[in-house]
Amino acid sequence: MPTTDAPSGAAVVARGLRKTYGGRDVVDGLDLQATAGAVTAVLGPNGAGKTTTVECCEGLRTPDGGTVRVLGLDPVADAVRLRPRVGVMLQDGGLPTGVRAGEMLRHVAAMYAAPRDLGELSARLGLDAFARTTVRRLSGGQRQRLALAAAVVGRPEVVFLDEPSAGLDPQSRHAVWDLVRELRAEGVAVVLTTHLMAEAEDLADRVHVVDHGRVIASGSVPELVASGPGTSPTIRLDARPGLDVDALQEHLGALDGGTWTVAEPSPGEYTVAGRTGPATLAALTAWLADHDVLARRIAVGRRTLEDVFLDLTGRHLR
Ligand SMILES: Nc1ncnc2c1ncn2[C@@H]1O[C@H](COP(=O)(O)OP(=O)(O)OP(=O)(O)O)[C@@H](O)[C@H]1O
Repeated sequence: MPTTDAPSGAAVVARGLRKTYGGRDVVDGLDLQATAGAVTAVLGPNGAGKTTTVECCEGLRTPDGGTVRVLGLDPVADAVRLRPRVGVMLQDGGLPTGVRAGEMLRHVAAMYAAPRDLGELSARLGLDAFARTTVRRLSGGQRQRLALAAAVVGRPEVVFLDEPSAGLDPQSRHAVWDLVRELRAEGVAVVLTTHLMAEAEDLADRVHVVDHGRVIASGSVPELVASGPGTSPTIRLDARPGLDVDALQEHLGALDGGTWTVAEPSPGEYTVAGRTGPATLAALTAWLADHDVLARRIAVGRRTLEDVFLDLTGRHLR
């Protein structure tokens, strides 16, 4: 029986979660909720505390404070009861390395009362081609797909996927995304961490943005995109790398006295955010002409989840 007053449909609830390493709170009073029949994405910069949080929810780490309930149970104290109901895909795969891939999956499936059809699961994740290969000899992407299959083969009610498509080729990524959508349609609560904004935009019903061990924003993707200071369209500019972004920022500010943020998130790719209007493009192209810069592409578009993420967490490296 449930041992907590979790809201109905809330399959995972963390309240005030805290985890400390070496006197540092790497998870610092974090609140998170994931519901059945929905995909909940946890986004955050490197080291933000995502894996630590998810592993506390999986019962693999013991929190130093706060509470976690999964299907109404304590993931550490009630680990045995939760095991058949929860699927876990760890970031490093966490698979035994000495067995053949196919044998491993059959062995995992045999532990559950009503496992998925192994033939169907293997075919859709392309596992047949390497079923007779030992896990240690699999490529990174093959291991990822095997780890995903092992996480879902027992028809769990809750699935934790830590960066499920990291390092996968586009074909595999789409196969993983299709499976995640199917899990949601079956009523599974899917919690995934990811660095791929497209993955979160495509799949997530709800996003939690984590930084410094806390949730700093939550909502659906449309809610997050509509929030925050810069709701006007962002201009994306491709041109030669190393343009003087401060000078361009100042030039645009002189246009309307507004605040502009010009950044070069990757070499030669710029974003220009502010109160974008028709005159902005004219001012931008005039500045480019003055500096003898031929743009390869100028596009005006809505804010994306990546814009929101960078606004919230900053542009410095972690
Ligand atoms: N067992 C541990 N001992 C000491 N420090 C740890 C331990 N596990 C995690 N940390 C630290 O906790 C912080 C959060 O790590 P965590 O793996 O949760 O981050 P993350 O958000 O998943 O990062 P990434 O996106 O890089 O996977 C990091 O600074 C990490 O070094």
